[in-house]
Amino acid sequence: MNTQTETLEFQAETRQLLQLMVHSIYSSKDIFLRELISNSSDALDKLRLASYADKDLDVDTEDLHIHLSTDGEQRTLTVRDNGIGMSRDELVENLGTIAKSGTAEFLRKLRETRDANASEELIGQFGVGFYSCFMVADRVTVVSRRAGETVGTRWESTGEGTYTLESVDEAPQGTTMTLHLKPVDEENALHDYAADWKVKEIVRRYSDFITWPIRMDVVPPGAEEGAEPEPTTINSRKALWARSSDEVSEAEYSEFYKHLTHDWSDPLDTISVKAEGTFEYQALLFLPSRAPMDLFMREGRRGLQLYVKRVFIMGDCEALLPEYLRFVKGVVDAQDLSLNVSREILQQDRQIQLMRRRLVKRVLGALKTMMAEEPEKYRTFWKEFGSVVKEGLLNDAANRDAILDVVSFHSTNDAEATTSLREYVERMKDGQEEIYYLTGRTRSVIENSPHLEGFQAKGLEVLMLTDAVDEMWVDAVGEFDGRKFRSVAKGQADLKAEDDEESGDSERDQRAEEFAALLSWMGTLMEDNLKEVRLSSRLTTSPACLVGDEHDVTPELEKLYRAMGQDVPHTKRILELNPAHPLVSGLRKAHEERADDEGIAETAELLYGMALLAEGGELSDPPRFTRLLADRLASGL
Ligand SMILES: Nc1ncnc2c1ncn2[C@@H]1O[C@H](COP(=O)(O)OP(=O)(O)OP(=O)(O)O)[C@@H](O)[C@H]1O
Repeated sequence: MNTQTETLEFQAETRQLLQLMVHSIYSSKDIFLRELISNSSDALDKLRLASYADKDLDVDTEDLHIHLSTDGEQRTLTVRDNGIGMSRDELVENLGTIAKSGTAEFLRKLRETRDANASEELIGQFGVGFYSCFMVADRVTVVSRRAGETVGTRWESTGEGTYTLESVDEAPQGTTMTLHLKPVDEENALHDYAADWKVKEIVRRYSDFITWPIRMDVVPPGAEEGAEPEPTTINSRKALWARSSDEVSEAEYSEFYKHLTHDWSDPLDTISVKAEGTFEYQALLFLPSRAPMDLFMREGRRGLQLYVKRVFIMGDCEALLPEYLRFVKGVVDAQDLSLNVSREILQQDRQIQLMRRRLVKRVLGALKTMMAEEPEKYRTFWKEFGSVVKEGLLNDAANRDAILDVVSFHSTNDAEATTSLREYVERMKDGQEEIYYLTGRTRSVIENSPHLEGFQAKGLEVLMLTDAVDEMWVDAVGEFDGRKFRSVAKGQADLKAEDDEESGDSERDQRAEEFAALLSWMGTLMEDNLKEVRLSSRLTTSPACLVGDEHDVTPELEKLYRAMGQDVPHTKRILELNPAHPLVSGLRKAHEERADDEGIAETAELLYGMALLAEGGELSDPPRFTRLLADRLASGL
């Protein structure tokens, strides 16, 4: 057998991460133990599942547990489990590289961050797992033997660029991790992790609920002097979700959440569900306080953990919640499912469907309560996850009303605060029948959009929708509480109708007549891009704006469809002119007097380009626009 020691290099991303751990900028170092215990607990779960799946597998599942031991003289801490273990290749794969999605993005952000607190937050968000042990150890030795295999492997590293691998004949099943600890440095929160009491304290704080026994050798209380220490279980192993929520402290929930998610910050909200009767189950759900990096990645991790009668069945169980609640973390423990249930079966299982429906209701209910009772918390939630929840308006027709109850938007009503739809409706003016909105990339683009002018002048509130998904759901949903959603950039804005009397009408007719020639000439001039040029009642200060017909696809949505690879026809827009603006009235006059002047056509083109820019759109020929504009400015000097 090859007993030679091989030296391998860490993958570049791993090296960067290790650098951070070795020169740790992170202040809560204790959590390395939670990470190691979580990994061991997963390894025990995996072994049990593997032995269910393959009855002939030659593995020992008799006494699955985690064992911790310390050596004060050698200054070591050892974490051992008799779980699934890792083969040589798995060691290379798991402890030499980082396969997690979002790694590159994470490291880029980290490099750009100078502030230690912000780095800490980022690391927490990413969850560095095993590598966190290099915060407290200057050398780590891992001996592992994959269950069912005969030979084990020793992995060792100081965390500085390379690691070594060596075969070992006599390795127990599972994984033993030995941390050669750095000297104690209380000032930097580097505690004495070779002290039993410290280790016990950390286990109780962070890992008490782990369902597997975590043992340490302890001299039994009251034993004679010199008595041998005995393996003693130091965690209570109580499944948190099975306990009544008034028995469990917030800190306990929080630690459990961190164990589940590897998030280093507390959850925003905890939802405990107990269903009794014919189909019994318990669930413990968490709303994170921050969006994970993989929230919008196709391969991002999602789903809950599924247990059957306290036995872990699978992680990342996507069947339990719809896609638009993918940020919800937690555990579901069902009484009557088969232990052999597979992912495919789950998708169709009737009980799972019922459970899923109930969980969705509970989450949306919790959000509604949060919105009413803890507005600050709700704001945090909405900032992080609002755009994901709104996906539900497209995909979950059955819960559409419940979702509409918890959405909120920026609006012209307030420079900062967002509004719910209910609040908007309550503020609607007498005679206002529709809910006005405008979509755009950012609040400031929308705020400065010419489309808003007329509405603001009339004191009509407009919702500002800035998420890409908004373009889609408003059309699909259509109305709230019997009131239609109406884009202020679509259709005819009948703003004058409210208070302008008949005199207004005749004035309008007269204007229409005056401008008719200009409008039809401009329409022909720009017929490739425009389907109509007309006078506007929505403008007060800008000369022009672009709008669409009521059912037209907006340019943003058109772009979005194209990005998704769909072939959509180009929708022509409508150019609306403000007859009261000197540029527009001047153009009319100039056109009347010298219709053939090329300069007039260029001014009309500039007017169109300005309207396009004002709504945050893109010019089709920016150099030409700039040249025309520069000529025009120069001639005015
Ligand atoms: N005690 C162990 N027994 C078996 N495999 C382990 C053990 N510890 C770690 N591993 C393997 O190494 C992998 C990497 O572990 P690491 O803690 O770095 O990240 P992770 O646990 O996958 O990610 P996260 O911490 O975000 O869940 C694990 O996914 C697992 O496959």
